[in-house]
Amino acid sequence: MRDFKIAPSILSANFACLGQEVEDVVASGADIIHFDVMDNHYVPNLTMGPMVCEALRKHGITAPIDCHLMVKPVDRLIGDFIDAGASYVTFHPEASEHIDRSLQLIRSHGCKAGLVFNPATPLSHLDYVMDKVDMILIMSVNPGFGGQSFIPAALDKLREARRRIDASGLPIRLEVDGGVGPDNIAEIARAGADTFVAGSAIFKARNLDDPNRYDGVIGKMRSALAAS
Ligand SMILES: O=C(CO)[C@H](O)[C@H](O)COP(=O)(O)O
Ligand SMILES: [Fe+2]
Repeated sequence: MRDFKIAPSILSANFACLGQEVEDVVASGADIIHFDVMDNHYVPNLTMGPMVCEALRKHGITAPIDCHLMVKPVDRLIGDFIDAGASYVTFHPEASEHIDRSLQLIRSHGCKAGLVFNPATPLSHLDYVMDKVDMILIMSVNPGFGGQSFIPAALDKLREARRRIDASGLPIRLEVDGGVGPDNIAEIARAGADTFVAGSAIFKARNLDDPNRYDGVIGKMRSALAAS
């Protein structure tokens, strides 16, 4: 069995009490916090900047924070997110003039680097930078909003990304983002993913007996993964 990681996307959390929400989801078994940054330019939505990431660190959150940057141009903000406590910084190839340089910039700060592929973005962007990525993120929705439906073509793309990772022999994580939940996570794992972002599926499913816990839904995801 792969080393599966569950990464709740706080895009669907209650922003009025974000620190508590992140504490609750970590206490409920989340491995990584997925932090969606949208700029109303690269994607038609506006979310949060580095000060929110820094606030979570100051609040005492020690879990890895995976900053998914949907911003263009991306380079100017990379250092700000790393200074704010990001563990991973991922960006879209379309948002960088020089993909190799942006990846090196992230790693030069001691942070893990990743490339994100929209549903219609080819994996060929990986061709000459495989040794510079720690994470490949396959979008299974078009970026910009939570709560969308999983696009099935992402499964073939995951299989191709897994083939590339295995052929490289490098310890690269394969993350999937968009429309993931307990009902489809096993099939997605069988396609090769090892890191699962889930926003609405987790934050809309508080435990019935305790509104501060999400163990129920995270447990269902883990059971489905164990059986996959
Ligand atoms: O990057 C994203 C959207 O651009 C989000 O991470 C993603 O949509 C997660 O939300 P959900 O699980 O509700 O689909
Ligand atoms: Fe995301």
